[in-house]
Amino acid sequence: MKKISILGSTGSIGSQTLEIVSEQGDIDVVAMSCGHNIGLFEKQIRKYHPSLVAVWEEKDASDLRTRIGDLQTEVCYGLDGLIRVATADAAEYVVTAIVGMLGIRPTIAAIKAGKKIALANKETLVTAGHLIMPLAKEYQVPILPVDSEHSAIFQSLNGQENQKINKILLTASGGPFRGKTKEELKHVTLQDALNHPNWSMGRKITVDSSTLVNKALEVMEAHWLFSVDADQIEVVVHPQSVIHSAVEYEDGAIIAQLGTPDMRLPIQYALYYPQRRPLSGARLNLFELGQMTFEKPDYETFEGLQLGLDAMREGGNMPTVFNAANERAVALFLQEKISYLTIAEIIRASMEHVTKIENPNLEEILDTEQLTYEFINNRW
Ligand SMILES: NC(=O)C1=CN([C@@H]2O[C@H](COP(=O)(O)OP(=O)(O)OC[C@H]3O[C@@H](n4cnc5c(N)ncnc54)[C@H](OP(=O)(O)O)[C@@H]3O)[C@@H](O)[C@H]2O)C=CC1
Ligand SMILES: CC(=O)[C@@H](O)[C@H](O)COP(=O)(O)O
Ligand SMILES: [Mn+2]
Repeated sequence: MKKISILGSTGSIGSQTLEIVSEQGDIDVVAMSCGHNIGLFEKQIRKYHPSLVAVWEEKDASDLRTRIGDLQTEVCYGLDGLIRVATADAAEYVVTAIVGMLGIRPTIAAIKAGKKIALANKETLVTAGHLIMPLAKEYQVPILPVDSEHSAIFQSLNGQENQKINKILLTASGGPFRGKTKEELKHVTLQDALNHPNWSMGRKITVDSSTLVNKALEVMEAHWLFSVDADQIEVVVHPQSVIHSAVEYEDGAIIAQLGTPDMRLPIQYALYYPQRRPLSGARLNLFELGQMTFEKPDYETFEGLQLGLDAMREGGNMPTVFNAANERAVALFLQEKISYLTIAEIIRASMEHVTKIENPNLEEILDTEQLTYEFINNRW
């Protein structure tokens, strides 16, 4: 049996990881965590029998203990709880399906405990990639990409590190507002932004896809995962989301991974790599698809993409400022407290405000996050 822990089992990636567990039948979930959705969490605990679980708040932990008093499962909470789940003794893999920078410390703890990381939580690499990647090397644990584009790149590289490549072609759907002008984006609603054309995902990443901030985060994620510079990563808008990304080799050959928009494949690939396993579900039918199209991104209208690339080029703690500002701005947008275009405005203002730190350590990254939040809280 393969033994795994899941950080964020109640979310989109977490739930699909559990679908893989059910379908494959040879994975044991030894520990898992959620935030606040303890109704769904209880059902998952009863079905998958982890021996350790964590929730975010103490009151939810005590509620959950009452709900599952008939089981042997230990319930813990808070950051310590997340770290306990991430380092659970029996686990060989940790699926980081939690959203946001909150994933940094549990991921670091998991690496130090020698766990293989199936990484969905891109915010951790964006903000702390310079700490995470060397740490993973030191502890000899693989960071296996779950993000669909990065899994596609990983598959196109055939798992071999240090292959000489010309560039990565990172595909983007373009989101629900592809082709719109800035003027037209002034009055789009939360429901409009949550209406992704191809993928069904958590709310935060769905908004990120609509602003193309997701693509900026993914460029940074690819930089850390595959040791490529910014100018070797080309964002290609591909509205059908069929080519999940590609690699151009030195001889001009382009190798890509294609498929239906189904995150279960990259999750399964990460957990079984280098093995491929059967997987249920719809197959890509090229005749039904008919055609694939490609466009350049509109960096002016989707300012978040340009700001992310600027933050990456600036380096230091700027990706953290970019990411933290986006996390807070998207949270405000999800609460319908700010308008859509204010997301990019908040990111830009934060990047102008927060002082740059070269090569930040973990404490400085977390301080930068707090400073960014304080700046935003005082102004919006
Ligand atoms: N969804 C997708 O298809 C893809 C997602 N990703 C990345 O994967 C990560 C997860 O995304 P997704 O599954 O969509 O997100 P969801 O919002 O669907 O799920 C997030 C998970 O994190 C948990 N969580 C949130 N806040 C806390 C907290 N304070 N303490 C503990 N747990 C918490 C949630 O718990 P609860 O709901 O119980 O509060 C939930 O289990 C993100 O980094 C995203 O960018 C990458 C590629 C594709
Ligand atoms: C499924 C997945 O990996 C998402 O990150 C997806 O890429 C979002 O699509 P776009 O950001 O390309 O709209
Ligand atoms: Mn992606």
